[in-house]
Amino acid sequence: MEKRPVVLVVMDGVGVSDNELGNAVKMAYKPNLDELWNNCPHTVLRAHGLAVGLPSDSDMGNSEVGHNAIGCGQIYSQGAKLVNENIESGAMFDSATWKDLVENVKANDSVLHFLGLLSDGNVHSHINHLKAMIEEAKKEGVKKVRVHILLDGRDVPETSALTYVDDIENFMNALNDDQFDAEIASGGGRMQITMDRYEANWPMVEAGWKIHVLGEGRTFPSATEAIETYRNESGVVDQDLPGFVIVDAEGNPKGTINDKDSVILYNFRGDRAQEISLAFDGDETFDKFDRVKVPDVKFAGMLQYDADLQIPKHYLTEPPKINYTLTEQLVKDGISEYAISETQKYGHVTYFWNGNRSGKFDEDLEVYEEIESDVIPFEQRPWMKSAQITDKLCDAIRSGKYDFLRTNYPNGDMVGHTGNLEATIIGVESVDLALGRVIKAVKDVNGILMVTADHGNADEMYEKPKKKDAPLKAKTSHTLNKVPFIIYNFDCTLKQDDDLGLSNIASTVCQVLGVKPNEHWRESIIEEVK
Ligand SMILES: O=C(O)[C@H](O)COP(=O)(O)O
Ligand SMILES: [Mn+2]
Ligand SMILES: [Mn+2]
Repeated sequence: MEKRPVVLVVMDGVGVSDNELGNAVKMAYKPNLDELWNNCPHTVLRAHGLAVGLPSDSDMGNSEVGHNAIGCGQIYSQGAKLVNENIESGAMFDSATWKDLVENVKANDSVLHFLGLLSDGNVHSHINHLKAMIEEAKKEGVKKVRVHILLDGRDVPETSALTYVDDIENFMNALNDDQFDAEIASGGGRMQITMDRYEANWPMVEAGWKIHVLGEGRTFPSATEAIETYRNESGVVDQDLPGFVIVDAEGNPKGTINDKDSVILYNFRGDRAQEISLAFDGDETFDKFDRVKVPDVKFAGMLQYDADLQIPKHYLTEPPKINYTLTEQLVKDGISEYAISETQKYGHVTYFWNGNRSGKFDEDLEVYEEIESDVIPFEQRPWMKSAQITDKLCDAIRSGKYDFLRTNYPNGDMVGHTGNLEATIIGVESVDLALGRVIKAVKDVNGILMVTADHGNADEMYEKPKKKDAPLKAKTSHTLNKVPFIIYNFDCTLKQDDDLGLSNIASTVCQVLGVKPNEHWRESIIEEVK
């Protein structure tokens, strides 16, 4: 049988919805995608909630769970669910790590710090996990807790930070007494400090270190004042709010991080948690920025974010052990693979794809390429690096060296997160332009192309109005919509079942490559090969 290369394109954040209002996917001029949709076998897949291992169907999908599901052909209980279970069963508080961190602050009369994203977005963290830990800390005799908050507005409404600040402050105030003192110590927008990913922008992490650890930055008497002041000064939305340090009446920071303290990073998702973890956990060889002072603390993550690299060394919840991944299976069959994206999504097609492993399964059979992302607000460059990714991908397709090639175009998602409708339309159009070139390359080698997405985002750029005629508000988060799955240059029919999801893709890839899918995977999407 003729060996035909198979190319899989993930259009990050490009969901399917009939909704017209603020649907940047529908509004975009996208002749290539339209032609594929109109003339090729296609279906839609579930990319949120239970279909990707999240606690419920009200949880939107995200890149981590989406790429995990595509890349492993199965549905694993994901961090959000595992942490819930770990707290509900009490196992987290029986763990050696929790006990060690609590004992440390009790023995030294020192401070227990919590650092993480403050929202109920359930993509990187959940405020309920934070509350459960603070409550338990008090129960176990911890005297002083300081919380370092990262403001969201990206997985939750754009300017919702005060809702969560009020919530956690009310919660802590109700616990505070002459034996227990819990307060917010520092914070800032998640796209300004601390939560960089894939080493795109280490200075963001350095800025967070200064704010949380050293207590250096603009000072305010409260988080609410910080947020309101910044909003009034620049109209900036939550994810972009600059860092702030909370000080007492004398102007002293309320919670710098010092020797003998314990620190819990309560985000469960790994991509944006790894760099700050390394800053706390890394030894003297850490050289990403000058930490000035490296407090001798006990540090733990909510999960272990990379089990191979052991980041971080200590953690509260076992991450899902994702086995039988597509890559592992393909290299066993001698299939050569090529993966490419730009920095912002590079780890998505490698680390997330391979079940949160940053290494390769087979050095000889796998080639990974990264195009450096811009470090600017993406609404200013909505085309991002789509052209550069496409240059390389088309060369790789035509080279004849690879049997299976994959990429992620970030535009629908990264520009979608800015809440800027016009820019997001251009983002989707850039992906379409790229797709046109990929189709041509695939055609030239008589390959097979699959086009899909990991979750929606660009398909809803306005929050659903709460009341009729209420003013429209930009929506920055993902959606609950299904995603497209299209197959080009492969004569077949596709299943149309409502319960098909991203975890059905791995078997489909194997089927078109002509190799046996792993027995643990969900079935192929193909109904009949013609
Ligand atoms: O980290 C982010 O940018 C958002 O919280 C989720 O987006 P992603 O899941 O598409 O990366
Ligand atoms: Mn994504
Ligand atoms: Mn996203």
